[in-house]
Amino acid sequence: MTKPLLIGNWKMNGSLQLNQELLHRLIPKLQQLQKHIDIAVCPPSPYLFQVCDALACTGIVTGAQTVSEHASGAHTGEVSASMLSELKCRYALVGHSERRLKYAESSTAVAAKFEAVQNAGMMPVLCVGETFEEREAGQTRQVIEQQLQAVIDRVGLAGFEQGVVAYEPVWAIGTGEVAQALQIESVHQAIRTFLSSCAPSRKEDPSQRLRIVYGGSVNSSNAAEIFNLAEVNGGLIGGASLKADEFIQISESLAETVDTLVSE
Ligand SMILES: O=C[C@H](O)COP(=O)(O)O
Repeated sequence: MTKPLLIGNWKMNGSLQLNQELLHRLIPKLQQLQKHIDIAVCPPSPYLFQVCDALACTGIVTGAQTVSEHASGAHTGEVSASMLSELKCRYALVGHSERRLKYAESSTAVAAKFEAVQNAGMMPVLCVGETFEEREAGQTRQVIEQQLQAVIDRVGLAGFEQGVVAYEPVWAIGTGEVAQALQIESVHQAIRTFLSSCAPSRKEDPSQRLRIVYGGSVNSSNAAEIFNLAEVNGGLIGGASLKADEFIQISESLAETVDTLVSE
């Protein structure tokens, strides 16, 4: 079984000192959980070097919050996948809704980023999710299928063999409003079903091995319920990943689901 994955997305928060203090508290605790789960943290890009350095040899890995779809050249302000790879980043988020909505990243651009990350030997984490209006209009599946299809069009279905999908309903991000268990299960299942339906044969179907993580107002109080859902293979944590105790408890909740599976 593939290990569940927990990602802390620090968004645009932190400082050299705050990062150091946070990592100092996280590392010893999180290292104990690695037998059961994979853990990554995604700091803002100026701190990638600091975090990669602090996490070297700990087993906890670093991810980037975004990446350029271009390999190099005149793209002021952008960071390429090969630069991230050189720093030993393992993951890169692509298509986070804050990038799609605030910085007008199209699904086509997101797919190009997905490809760039894979070409650099890293694992893309494709974020998908619907806005409140889209859910109200009954368009959740359609929106997410379009987001997935853009990646299939770019790299083929096989691209999901070396990738992660993060389902993040936009209306649940940073709002304290968590999606209900049934809503989460149903969308995660729909993602698998859609990818499976695109596969020409069972052998070429990446959907069952694919890690689909949930993000949106996860905290230490609701983590266990979410992570115990059969279709959820981990979490993408925003605000709560900035608090050491919270992130440790969330990590423990995820690790406990593996313990439960092993002992069943
Ligand atoms: O990347 C993380 C997600 O956007 C979730 O953020 P949040 O946990 O603050 O709601």
